[in-house]
Amino acid sequence: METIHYDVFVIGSGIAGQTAAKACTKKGLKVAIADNRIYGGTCAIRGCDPKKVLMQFADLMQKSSQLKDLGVTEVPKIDWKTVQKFKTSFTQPVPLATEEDLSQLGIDLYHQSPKFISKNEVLVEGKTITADKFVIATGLIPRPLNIQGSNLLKTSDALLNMKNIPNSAVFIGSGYVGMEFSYMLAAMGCKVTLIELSDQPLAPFDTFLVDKLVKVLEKMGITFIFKAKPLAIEKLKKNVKLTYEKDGEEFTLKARKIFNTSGRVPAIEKLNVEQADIDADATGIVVNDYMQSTSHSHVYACGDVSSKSLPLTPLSGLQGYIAGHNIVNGNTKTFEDPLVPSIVFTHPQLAMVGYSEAEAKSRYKNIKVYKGDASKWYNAKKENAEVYAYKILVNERTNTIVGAHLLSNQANETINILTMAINTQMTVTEFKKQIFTYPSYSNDLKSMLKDKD
Ligand SMILES: Cc1cc2nc3c(=O)[nH]c(=O)nc-3n(C[C@H](O)[C@H](O)[C@H](O)COP(=O)(O)OP(=O)(O)OC[C@H]3O[C@@H](n4cnc5c(N)ncnc54)[C@H](O)[C@@H]3O)c2cc1C
Ligand SMILES: NC(=O)c1ccc[n+]([C@@H]2O[C@H](COP(=O)([O-])OP(=O)(O)OC[C@H]3O[C@@H](n4cnc5c(N)ncnc54)[C@H](O)[C@@H]3O)[C@@H](O)[C@H]2O)c1
Repeated sequence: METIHYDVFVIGSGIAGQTAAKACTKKGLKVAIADNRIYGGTCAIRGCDPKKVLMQFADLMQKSSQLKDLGVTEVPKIDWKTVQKFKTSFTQPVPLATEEDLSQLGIDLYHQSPKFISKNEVLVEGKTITADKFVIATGLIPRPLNIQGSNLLKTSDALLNMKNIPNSAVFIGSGYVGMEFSYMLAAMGCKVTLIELSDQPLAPFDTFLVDKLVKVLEKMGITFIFKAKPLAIEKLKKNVKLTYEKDGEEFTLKARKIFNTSGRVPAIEKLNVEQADIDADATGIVVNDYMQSTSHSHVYACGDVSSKSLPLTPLSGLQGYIAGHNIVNGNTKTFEDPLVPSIVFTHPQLAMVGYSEAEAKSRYKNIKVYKGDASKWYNAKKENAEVYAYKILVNERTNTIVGAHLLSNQANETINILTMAINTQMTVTEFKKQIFTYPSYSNDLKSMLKDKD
């Protein structure tokens, strides 16, 4: 069998793998990448980017419904086939463009899952590959639900490629993916039910705001069933049936489609990492701050599959850069848990950055909570939006923001302003001195930090 040697062998062509590979190639190392799906990774092909193309049509529907009878006489009709065509114009070019880009940089490309056969060797496409360094950047895959009929479940890949909006749908799991897509389908006229194991959706987010978001989504027609455990799926003639348990009793639900949105797990099963004694657990490939495997110094892991990641695109890119840099220069850069804003793209959007109220109160002696309902403020009223709310946490000793939580139509943008304020340790006094545009959601941030007389 042919044996090929590389300086660096990268597994996974998402943002993390590409970034690491490019950093190594730039310094003249001989690099290869293997991917067992089309090249380009989740964000560009099966995640953030196509999702936001589709989602804007749901937002348009939602905004039009809010302004119905205030000038909008009819909510627009959406031609989903054309929407899908538009979305495909973003995703279709990605694999070829990625392969061309990587090839031009001199990177060899493989199209199969490699398998470790020892700590320095993998098998791929019938070849034995040896490498000085390996980078594992395989991301996450949907959590398998081990229940009867689970083969009938659809994932976010199917949601992004739906040819038509189904009449009805059930989502199992109300995290980011479940909430965003149930909002999208409901806005497009689908009857949506969400089944969740725990007693609330979006566990990391502030309950004051999550409760308000749930109420808006319920008004849109979404049914939430909490503390419910899915048991089995069955195919009917046109529909699919879910049996679930709640409070010790069994119930059933029928819908055209049932989606598994119960979370995502590290994509490591196919790699045979145990054969190479690479430490891995439920959080992924276990790495130190250099993004280096805790079991072998010649193995690095980055992006969603690493044990250090919050699975978000900006962090995957950063970790890919750190892994590549450390391979080329020796371990000189560490991943230092940057402040990461996070957003749920519903309408209104839910965003957070920094500490939750409980975390802030446990870390600092005096936390001032600026919390309120802003639905009577001009920005919400002009859009006839029912909900607009916030919670901002300030360390009284330093007068700096340590956590911010927003529920608003512009939260994806305004949370970045608060991220900068936290990162630069800007005092609340300094923050309120800034002049922002008017009227704008950014300007409202200053009003949120107003002390009650
Ligand atoms: C529906 C959805 C929406 C999302 N929306 C957002 C968002 O709005 N904002 C945000 O910041 N993040 C979002 N994310 C998360 C974001 O997509 C990921 O954090 C990011 O893409 C991770 O990049 P990565 O390079 O670590 O992994 P990936 O992009 O997943 O790349 C991993 C690559 O490895 C390959 N691979 C897997 N197993 C093997 C194997 N055995 N052999 C070879 N190759 C393999 C895969 O095919 C893939 O190409 C979303 C995710 C999903 C699923
Ligand atoms: N806007 C964004 O930035 C964005 C969007 C999508 C995904 N992502 C990333 O992808 C990651 C994965 O998102 P996700 O939504 O797949 O997972 P998640 O972990 O956010 O949510 C999964 C939900 O499913 C529930 N659940 C688990 N098992 C269940 C079961 N058997 N029955 C019913 N409910 C069950 C969990 O309690 C949880 O609420 C996120 O952590 C996020 O980092 C980000």
